[in-house]
Amino acid sequence: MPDPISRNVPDGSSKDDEHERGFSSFEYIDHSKHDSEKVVEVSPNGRYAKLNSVLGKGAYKIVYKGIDREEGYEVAWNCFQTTKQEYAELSQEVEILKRVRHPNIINFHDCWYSNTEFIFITELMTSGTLREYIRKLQTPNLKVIKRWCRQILKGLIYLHSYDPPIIHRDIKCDNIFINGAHGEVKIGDMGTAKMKIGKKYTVIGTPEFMAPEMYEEKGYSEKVDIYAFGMCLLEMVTGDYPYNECKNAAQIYKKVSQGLKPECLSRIMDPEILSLIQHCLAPENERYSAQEAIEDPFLGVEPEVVVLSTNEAKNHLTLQVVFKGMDKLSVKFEFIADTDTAEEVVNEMIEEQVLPQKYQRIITHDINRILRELAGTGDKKDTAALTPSSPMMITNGHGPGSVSHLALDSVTSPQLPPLVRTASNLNRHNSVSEWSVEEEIPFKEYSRDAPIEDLVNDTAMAYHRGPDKANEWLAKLKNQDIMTIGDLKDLQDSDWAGFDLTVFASRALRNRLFGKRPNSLSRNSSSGANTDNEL
Ligand SMILES: Nc1ncnc2c1ncn2[C@@H]1O[C@H](COP(=O)(O)OP(=O)(O)OP(=O)(O)O)[C@@H](O)[C@H]1O
Repeated sequence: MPDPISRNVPDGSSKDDEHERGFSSFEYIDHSKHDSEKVVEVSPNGRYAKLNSVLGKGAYKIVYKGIDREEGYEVAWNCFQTTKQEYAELSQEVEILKRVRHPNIINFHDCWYSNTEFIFITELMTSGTLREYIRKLQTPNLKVIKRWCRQILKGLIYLHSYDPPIIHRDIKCDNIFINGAHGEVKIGDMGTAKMKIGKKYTVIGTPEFMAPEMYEEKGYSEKVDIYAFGMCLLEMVTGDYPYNECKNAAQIYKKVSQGLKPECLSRIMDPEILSLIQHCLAPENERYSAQEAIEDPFLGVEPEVVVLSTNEAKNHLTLQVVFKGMDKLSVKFEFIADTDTAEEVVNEMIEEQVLPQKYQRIITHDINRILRELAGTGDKKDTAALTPSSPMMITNGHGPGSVSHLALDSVTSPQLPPLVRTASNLNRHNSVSEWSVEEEIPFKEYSRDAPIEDLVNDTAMAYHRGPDKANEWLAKLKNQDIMTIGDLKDLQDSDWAGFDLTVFASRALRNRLFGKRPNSLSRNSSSGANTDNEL
């Protein structure tokens, strides 16, 4: 792809041009003109057709609307003036770009050279760039910003996971595109991305978003994208272009090389946002990776409790704690309103490390709110949506834009296994129980004289419990003089209740002891004592 070498070198050229270009270059499609749209060119292989509609113009390229005649959908037809020689030099990179496929990266479909132009076909984005959106929304709320950030970072995690990593090198809000209908965000303008083969010395990018090491001829890594992402976040939350106070690229270069951050950074009062930006703008060796950035507390996912179903009497609920935006973690559990309490259920899930402690308050609060609503004492507008036995969603009540200090850092919390779990609790009256873990666990036969350590450690490991948890279970069993597998096998069901183990631990151990797989052994009874040995 074209390599805009020196287009933004800190040579003292006016920065205003850059800004103006960003604001004025976008030309919205006038939909009243759709009838007059017509094909003006066809790709050499006949698959793509260029229409006479301009989607936008940048300093380097003109982007037209196009049509993929094979699939029948619209595409972006990008025209870039360059020499055939330059085009030939890009062939390797183009092959890589064709293989890049990620929901948060604009798809690159095809390219060819024609009449002094490098033409490439990409996915079409319908709602312009993030920068235009920021101006339109006049500082978007934090919920929206978090969603955008997570998507950008997911794209960067993907690019940086290549070996060698793909470095975008020109991440900025102008190069991040939006599909308004679904709030989808995708990284575009991959034209400057290159594989990091050895060290790179080319000065490319946009001065305001360029990490200090990009100005130095010492080579740089994929971390430059994180620096640029930090600047994007700064722009999202302040609405200001970073280093707005500078008149030209040379001034920016001077500030960056002196380690001076953009003035607008001082306007950020929220310590979480500030901390994330600072981790992104830190010197290269201390700077976050894309993965670390997405795990930052500011981007943590807010939990929601969802009612999956209720019985007619609305006293037997199937609830699920979902971590919105994160596919990896969700906790499903049964709740018997007559006997369970939100506090006990949540406490047990925390004790069993199914949920981290820090969500105790928010999830307890959510369950209680659902119970109130079902009992008809809650907020009317939410209760109206409740219909027995049908899936329904009750949100956590943090309105749009609210800054939640209870935000999750979810899947990567060391407390949490990276699994989808389903679980339910047993209240203190043992009226309902059903824990299950969706996982294949290798079973083995334990001899009667084997020490209980074998079983306990295996069980803890199978359920992703740490050694602390295993030791806790061991201590409780040994307190009752249970030393061998034989001792355990001789126990009556009622004996297990005296061990002070949680229902989860008790069931997990017994399932393993008797070689039963949790998936095939869920107990759905909503009443009766805890007399079986299933999980
Ligand atoms: N995939 C796309 N879908 C819809 N519109 C697009 C797409 N790609 C580019 N555009 C429009 O075309 C304009 C010009 O594209 P772009 O900014 O990438 O050009 P450029 O010359 O590479 O500029 P720069 O490198 O400074 O970002 C964009 O501002 C946007 O409005």
